[in-house]
Amino acid sequence: MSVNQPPAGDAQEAELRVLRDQIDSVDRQIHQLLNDRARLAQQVAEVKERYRQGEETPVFYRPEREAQVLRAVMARNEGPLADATVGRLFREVMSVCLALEEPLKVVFLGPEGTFTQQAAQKHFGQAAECHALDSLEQVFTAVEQGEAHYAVVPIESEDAGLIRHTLDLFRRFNLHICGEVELTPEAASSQLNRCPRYLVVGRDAIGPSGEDKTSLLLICGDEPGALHDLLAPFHRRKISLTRLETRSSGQHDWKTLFYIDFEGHVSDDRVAELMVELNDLQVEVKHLGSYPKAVL
Ligand SMILES: O=C(O)C(=O)C[C@]1(C(=O)O)C=C[C@@H](O)C=C1
Repeated sequence: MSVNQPPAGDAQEAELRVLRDQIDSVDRQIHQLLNDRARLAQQVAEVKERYRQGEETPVFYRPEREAQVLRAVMARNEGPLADATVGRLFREVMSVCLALEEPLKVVFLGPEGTFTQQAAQKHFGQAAECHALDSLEQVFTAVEQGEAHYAVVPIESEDAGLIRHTLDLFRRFNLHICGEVELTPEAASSQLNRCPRYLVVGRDAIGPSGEDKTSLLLICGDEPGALHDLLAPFHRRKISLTRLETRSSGQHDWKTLFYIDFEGHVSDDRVAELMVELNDLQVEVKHLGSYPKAVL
């Protein structure tokens, strides 16, 4: 090494110092902006409090708005961070902002460490308190009775028995689906054939986010052609189903239960007309919810 050149270590340190000073400066700005955002969320909470109806606690969690924020974040992303990465970061930012408004309590079927818990944390972020309960029945009851704000329940997995139970509980409880969560194959381990999917369940109906899904339960007898009659109104309106599950009952009070998912929100004219037509058929129709399509 020539005597006139500084040792490589010093040169590297000097270059790193310049970049790290810039990182410190950016961090200060991010930090300030995060707290600016958090203060705005607190003001949002005050507005929700001010317009509360009587004794009802205001609804702080707004999944349709969260979906819009995350979609906008991902659409404007120019990298080098991946769309999904910035989506996850903003997921956490909103999670802590919401926790300042009201810490969310979310329940799921235990034990701890299952895919369902991963799904709950993915959907609500790390600031939500997620609690494992011993049965799906307890999970639905906790939300219905207001002991928890939301539940995350499996709707597609390897375990068909679990799904049948979920559908049965949807029928019995008057709760609304307010979101869906998909776990990627990497998150769910590659041994599974299809990605597990979960639904978020709450007490309130959700407004449109612009890209929504609707889920229905249709319950009918075992007359031949029942499925054909049910599907005709969808077909006429060119509404394509994203999911159709059929369960035959082991019980006396219903014969066949169809769980149907399709794109659109119940406030869309097309879907509202569909609902009117379905209600004219000889079937029990239960609107389980219209909710934002999974973003992350
Ligand atoms: O827009 C709202 O209603 C908010 O409460 C703010 C906010 C956010 O941090 O952007 C937080 C929680 C809601 O679930 C949705 C969005």
